[in-house]
Amino acid sequence: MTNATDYVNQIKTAIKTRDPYQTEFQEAAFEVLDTLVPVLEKHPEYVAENLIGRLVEPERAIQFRVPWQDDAGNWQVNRGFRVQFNSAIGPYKGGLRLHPSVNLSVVKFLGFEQILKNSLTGLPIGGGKGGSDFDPKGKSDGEVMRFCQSFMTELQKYIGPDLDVPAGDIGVGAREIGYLYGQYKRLNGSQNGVLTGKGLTYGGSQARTQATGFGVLYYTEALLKAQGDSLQGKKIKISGAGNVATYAIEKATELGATVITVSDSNGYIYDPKGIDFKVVQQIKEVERGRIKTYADRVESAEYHEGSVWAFDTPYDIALPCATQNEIDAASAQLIKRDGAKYVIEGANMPSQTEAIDFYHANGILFGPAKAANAGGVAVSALEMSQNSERLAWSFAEVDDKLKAIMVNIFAASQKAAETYSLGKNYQAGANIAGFERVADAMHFQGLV
Ligand SMILES: NC(=O)C1=CN([C@@H]2O[C@H](COP(=O)(O)OP(=O)(O)OC[C@H]3O[C@@H](n4cnc5c(N)ncnc54)[C@H](O)[C@@H]3O)[C@@H](O)[C@H]2O)C=CC1
Ligand SMILES: O=C(O)CCC(=O)C(=O)O
Repeated sequence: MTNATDYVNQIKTAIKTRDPYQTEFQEAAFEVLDTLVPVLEKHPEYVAENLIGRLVEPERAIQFRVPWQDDAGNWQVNRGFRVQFNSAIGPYKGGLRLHPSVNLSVVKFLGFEQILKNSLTGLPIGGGKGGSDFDPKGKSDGEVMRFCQSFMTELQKYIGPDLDVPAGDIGVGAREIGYLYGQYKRLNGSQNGVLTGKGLTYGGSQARTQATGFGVLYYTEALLKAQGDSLQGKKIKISGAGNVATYAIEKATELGATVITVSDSNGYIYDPKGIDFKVVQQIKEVERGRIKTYADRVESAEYHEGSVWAFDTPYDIALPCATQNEIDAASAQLIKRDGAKYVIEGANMPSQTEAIDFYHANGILFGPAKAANAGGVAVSALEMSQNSERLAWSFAEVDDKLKAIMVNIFAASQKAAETYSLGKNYQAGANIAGFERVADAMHFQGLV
């Protein structure tokens, strides 16, 4: 029989041969596959059943045309995607991204990550992701609404409360979810379990808005505690200024740390007194403006063009919360230069493979995205439960459950790392703990 290492190498070659241009998907898949070798050695039946070959192939990938009319009367067309990656442990679950960089490779990388992330939550949700290359930046509310209505007119054929439940991601917040749900309801009647991240007046859950950012800090707190350390008095650099970044700042500050930066794709704010999440919220959620304007409102703050990681100042914890591949090997060296001891990922795959290798080689403890940012999808699953029950839980009830889930995710990753003698490699630990549940379900469901 093929040994586990040869088997994984064969799968990697097959992925490269089949989809040579899907670089983001390759990066996400290879990062996971390399860490699964010891599990495959323990479970030769997974090799015999070609379980990994099936895992890396989406159950379904849908691509569709999204025609819409702009304010000037021009007829526009974008590309829509939904990748229904794996339903072994529950309905497909994962967000929708609206950003010009969205293509099949990006949606597949995000969908693949979602399989193991969702498994780590311990809740019955499979992996999926979707989106479009539509750019909401600079568009009017009317244009965004017409786009969302057209997108949902096609997507509604493929989703349902027990089949596939999309939510938000980059470029998709409360406004877009509202328009998407309105159109779904118009076509199918009221079934509010079909989307999560909804407004509180029509089936949304308390704390979903805050969940990803709060969850990142609950995970960070657990990881630090395991080192005999705490967030009290720590200095944190955050990249991004969107949903995840905003509520990570709120919780970090509440837990006694000082967040000294936020950024967008143009530049970053440095505020040695600590970033005020309410100002970020006002600029990004209400005004949909650039982070630059933070410096006009807060006296202690400075704005600089360029990358937040290049900025030379000592700090303890890096929380990348913007987008994929923002930290390359050179940026990882700058993180070390500034003395940071922890990198915990709020965004999906912000660290390139070489950066992760650098963290491990230089004693920087690393919390991977699929574990650290799982709080958003976890509360989405709690929203699905509330919708099924036709009940609405309090903020404190949801927040308590979120915290327990994040602490469990860290504990499961730590335990898997220990079981396979991987020390403090919480990246491998998360991959293994997430994989074990999905693999077991796939094994018992036969050749599907
Ligand atoms: N919203 C959620 O519940 C979850 C989001 N994530 C991930 O977190 C990350 C951020 O998502 P959200 O905050 O929801 O999106 P968002 O749309 O609210 O904000 C995205 C932020 O990233 C910044 N950004 C985008 N490209 C950038 C670049 N090249 N350089 C610097 N900044 C850049 C934007 O300016 C914005 O501040 C993404 O990777 C997303 O997949 C992960 C789990 C759940
Ligand atoms: O809440 C959800 O279903 C989506 C969350 C998401 O897209 C993510 O975890 O990256």
